[in-house]
Amino acid sequence: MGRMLLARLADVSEQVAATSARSRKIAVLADLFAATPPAEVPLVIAYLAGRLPQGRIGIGWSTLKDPVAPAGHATLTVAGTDAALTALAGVAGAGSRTERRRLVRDLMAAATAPEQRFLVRLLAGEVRQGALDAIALEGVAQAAGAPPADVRRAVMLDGSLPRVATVLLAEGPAVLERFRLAVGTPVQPMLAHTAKSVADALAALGPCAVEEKLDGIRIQVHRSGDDVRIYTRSLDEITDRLPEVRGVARDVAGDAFILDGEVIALDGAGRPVPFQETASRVGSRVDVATAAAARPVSPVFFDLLALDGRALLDLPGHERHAELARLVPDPLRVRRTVVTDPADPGQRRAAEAFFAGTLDRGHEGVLVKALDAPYSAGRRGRSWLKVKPVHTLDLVVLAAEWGHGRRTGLLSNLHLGARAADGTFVMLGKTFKGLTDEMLRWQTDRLRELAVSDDGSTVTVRPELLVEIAYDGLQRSPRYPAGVTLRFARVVRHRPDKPAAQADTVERVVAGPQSRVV
Ligand SMILES: Nc1ncnc2c1ncn2[C@@H]1O[C@H](COP(=O)(O)OP(=O)(O)OP(=O)(O)O)[C@@H](O)[C@H]1O
Repeated sequence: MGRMLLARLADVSEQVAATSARSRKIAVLADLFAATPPAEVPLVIAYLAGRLPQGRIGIGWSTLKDPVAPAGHATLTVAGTDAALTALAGVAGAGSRTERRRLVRDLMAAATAPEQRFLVRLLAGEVRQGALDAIALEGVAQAAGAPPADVRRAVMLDGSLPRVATVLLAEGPAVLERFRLAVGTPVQPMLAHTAKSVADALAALGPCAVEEKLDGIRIQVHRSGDDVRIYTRSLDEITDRLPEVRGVARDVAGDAFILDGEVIALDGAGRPVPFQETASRVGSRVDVATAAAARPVSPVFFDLLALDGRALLDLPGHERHAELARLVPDPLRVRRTVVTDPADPGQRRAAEAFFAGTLDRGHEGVLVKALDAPYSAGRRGRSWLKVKPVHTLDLVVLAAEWGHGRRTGLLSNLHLGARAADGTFVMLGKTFKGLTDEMLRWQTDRLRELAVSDDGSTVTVRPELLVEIAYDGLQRSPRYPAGVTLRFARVVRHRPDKPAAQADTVERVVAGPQSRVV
């Protein structure tokens, strides 16, 4: 198996985008993976989904737009492209702009016309195959002759499709046996759907638990003997940033376990502080001791995924919770109430009262969880439903306008996009409301890092930063591509912890709880 040519990948990327038939996409990808040297599989998966392993490489749109005569023959390999991008990312210091321009030109000159198109889209952040990873998984399964469900399970236990795909394609389906739940290997967390009300959630789920929805950061805490490791929802390790959580995990009277929960900063009265403060505490790597003293955080656990060498994922929720309750003492466990019979008016009232009480205590809503449901790692399961009084959307910042007056020098008015089926983003409106001075400063720094162009009034960015938006409904507007825009959109907070691929979709906005167009 020779090295994979970039031309092949560019062609497949176009074919996948061009067809809406899922089975066709999978077949095209299966052919590609069957021809990919296993070591290059992670790169191929990343490029197809529009991710650069180097992260940001700091080249602007103007550099990418430089016309360079394309090569006549396809010789550029995927591995060669990666090496060129690594070199680009490493350029620093005086003259780096010129040097970067030169390297981009060299790369473009080695590329054929279709490869150039692909590279420009990849580097500008325009390759956005939102659902690509799910389809890539099926493509890999087909190429390896393995049942997709087995591959999915391995990925959810290992946390990494590229890693599973590499060994699967190299060694064959028998290797899937090797992926077992392991302390120290993070699992993709289970996510929730939305319900309009507690009553709807009870009706949909039957016997269930109603839990506080804490407005913090999702964490997964692994312990094996004295070794404690903490991971985010995107499976990044953040053990060193949360010494107090490590301490709590060490004190738990158990030896080997994986806990799922939320970390949150509470004030003296036990009420949550604004989300931004928890997020910046969890996000800060420098001088952790000072940050921890100034803004201590506490973990609150709501699930137990493994205990003493047993995987608990397939147990019904109430059994996992019973194990959790034995392992973790009360204040470290999420508050909840159980509804065994949703037809019983008394229990329904108790659930509503719990929801109201949770909001009174300053939390953002509740999660309603079916008692009999297993833990569907990595999925937005139908058995967890979240209910919040204010409906919000998670949208992607596509661009931002420089502010005026008090906001001069700050990026203010945000252009907001929802996810479309083809992985691109559709602009739904703009807002500069709800932003505090601190949020303005923070977003200006972050958006500058993501900038691809600046015409002096508007900065276009790579579509990577999510913002949570509250709004009062939809309004017809021929100026926006979906024909509607958001009424009174305002920023609730930034969501740097949530990947852009999980932004709300246009369909959901248009069909959602506030879809009535006025
Ligand atoms: N009791 C709880 N059970 C499960 N998740 C909880 C709980 N309390 C807070 N959460 C948080 O809520 C999230 C579940 O909502 P969802 O899966 O929709 O993710 P999300 O998009 O981050 O939600 P949102 O944007 O509403 O915060 C979890 O990822 C977790 O961080």
